[in-house]
Amino acid sequence: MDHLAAACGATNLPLERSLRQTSNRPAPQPKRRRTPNERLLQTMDAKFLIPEKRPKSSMDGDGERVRVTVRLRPPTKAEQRDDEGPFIFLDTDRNTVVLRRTGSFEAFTEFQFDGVLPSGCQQVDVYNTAARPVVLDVLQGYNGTIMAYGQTGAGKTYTLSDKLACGGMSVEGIIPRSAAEIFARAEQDNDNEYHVSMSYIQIYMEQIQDLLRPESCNMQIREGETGVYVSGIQEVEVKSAEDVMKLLLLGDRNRAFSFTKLNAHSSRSHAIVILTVERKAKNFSEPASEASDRPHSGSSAGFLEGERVLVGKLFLVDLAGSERLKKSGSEGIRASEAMSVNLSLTCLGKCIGARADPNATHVPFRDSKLTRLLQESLGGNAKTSLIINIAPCNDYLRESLSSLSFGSRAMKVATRAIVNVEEEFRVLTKNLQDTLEMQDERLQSLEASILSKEEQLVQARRSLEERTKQVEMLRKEQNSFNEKFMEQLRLKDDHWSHRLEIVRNAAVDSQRKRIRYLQEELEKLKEVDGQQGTTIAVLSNDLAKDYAARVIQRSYRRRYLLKLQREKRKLELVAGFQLMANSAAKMYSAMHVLDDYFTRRKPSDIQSLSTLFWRCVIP
Ligand SMILES: Nc1ncnc2c1ncn2[C@@H]1O[C@H](COP(=O)(O)OP(=O)(O)OP(=O)(O)O)[C@@H](O)[C@H]1O
Repeated sequence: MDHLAAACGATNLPLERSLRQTSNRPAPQPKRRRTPNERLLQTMDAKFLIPEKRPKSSMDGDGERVRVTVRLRPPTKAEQRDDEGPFIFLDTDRNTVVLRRTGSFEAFTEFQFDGVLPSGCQQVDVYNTAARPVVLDVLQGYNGTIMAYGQTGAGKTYTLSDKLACGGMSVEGIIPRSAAEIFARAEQDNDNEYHVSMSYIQIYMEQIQDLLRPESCNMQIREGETGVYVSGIQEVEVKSAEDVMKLLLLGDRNRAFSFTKLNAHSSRSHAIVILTVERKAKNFSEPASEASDRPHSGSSAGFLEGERVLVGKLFLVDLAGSERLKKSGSEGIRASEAMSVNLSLTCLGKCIGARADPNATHVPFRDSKLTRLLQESLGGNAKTSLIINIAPCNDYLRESLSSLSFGSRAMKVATRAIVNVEEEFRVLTKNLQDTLEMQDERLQSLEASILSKEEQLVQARRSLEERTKQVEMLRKEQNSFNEKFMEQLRLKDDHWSHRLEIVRNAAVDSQRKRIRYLQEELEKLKEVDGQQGTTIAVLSNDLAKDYAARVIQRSYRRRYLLKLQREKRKLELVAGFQLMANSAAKMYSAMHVLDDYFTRRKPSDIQSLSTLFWRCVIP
């Protein structure tokens, strides 16, 4: 780490002391309270204090190129168990990385970079080495890009935007530190006034989405006088590093992250934070000759026309990591995301390759949204710092080798950054143009929606007309049906009245017939009645006769009965006399028997004697 300490040594001077040195004022300045941004700077790291002058970097002057720093991530617990020994060796003095590859034979590959940061390095070291020079250039009106590249899980997001709670603020990675530096410098610059704005976008599955206004997705890239830009991008004015952090957190909530086997919180999109720093002199005084030569055309927003403004844009790019589907185990939408990321990274590699090759005639910037958007950062009007993040374990050796080769190629990419000086009216015009463009886009979308509404209205009207026609037709049909129905009814009515007449006549006829028949029957009955009267009279006469005869018969019978009863009694008396005579005869014979018995005295006849006796006694 000695080289780092040396590199940062020049930056260790306290801010106020360095300011005092530049101001050449004999008397010490009265003590003043530190601003929140300064306090923030101090809480971050003592090394992080602003030097009087930025040390000259390899990016200064002619022959500028992309500056590449390698950062090795510390091993995770699982990686620490890797007992095959180290595979990546960092020589911080020579800024080299050596990769040991094992296989059928052992091979070593050496790469040299602008900076090499071992796993034990601090965030501040990374900032000072890879980011700070670019941030300082942005404050001077240059465009700057700080880009983290590497396989998934190598530590890109950690390097750029890792946040650490610190007195209610989050500061750690390059983004918070850059913001803090910009605002601290702006506050201490008494000669200039600054205007800083922030945008935050992501490229997800080849679609640009505004992370500060997530409803704006699939935004278009346009090309203007100052280079490529995203049309309709939300630019939020920021007044402190805290504002930047708030927006960063807000955007992160809308950014696509997900769990993969290789990283529990893996970025599925490329994210770009854009900090635009506008700087202009506070006491601008136009040379008298120029002012008198030029006709006064009025001032806009309180500034004189022609006032110069330095506009520096800082692009902080957190690339999504390349990922092997076999290793990450991504499936479905995760696999599509990974493929989209890999494709755009391949395109980035091709653009870097083409830029690095002096004989290349074509750079395929337009093959992906990422390269199109970073066109200026890849060898155009920008100071670019590339951070190659690598993981320490053997498993990722192939990916690390690929990342290091990418970084090595990127070092050959020349850049040609110029200070972006805009005149105030041009800045205003540009702002107005931006606003106009935004308004245009809104107008277009409104027009589109009005058009679609109008189309809907026309369609609704058409369908209304059709309905009205249908209703009219239905009404006509109904009328004709009603008429037909009435006609039918009338016809039916006639038919039924006719039928009714027939039926009624038939009924009357049959009634008449029946009455006639009944009358005839009545006549007959009367006749019969007369005949029966006669018959009854005859019969009653006969009956009377019969009755008299019967009465006579009855008295005759009674007398006859009496006679018969007398006869019967007589007969009964005769029978009684006969019975008595029989008994007497039997008695007589019994007496003979008895006499015989007594005469002959035959005891054997006793039995027959008693029987005989009783026959005589009881007839
Ligand atoms: N230098 C470091 N020190 C400590 N932890 C680190 C460091 N770099 C990365 N990590 C940790 O490693 C894990 C992966 O890091 P990070 O999410 O930054 O990877 P990444 O390259 O952005 O991955 P992806 O491309 O999938 O988004 C995180 O848990 C992070 O905190």
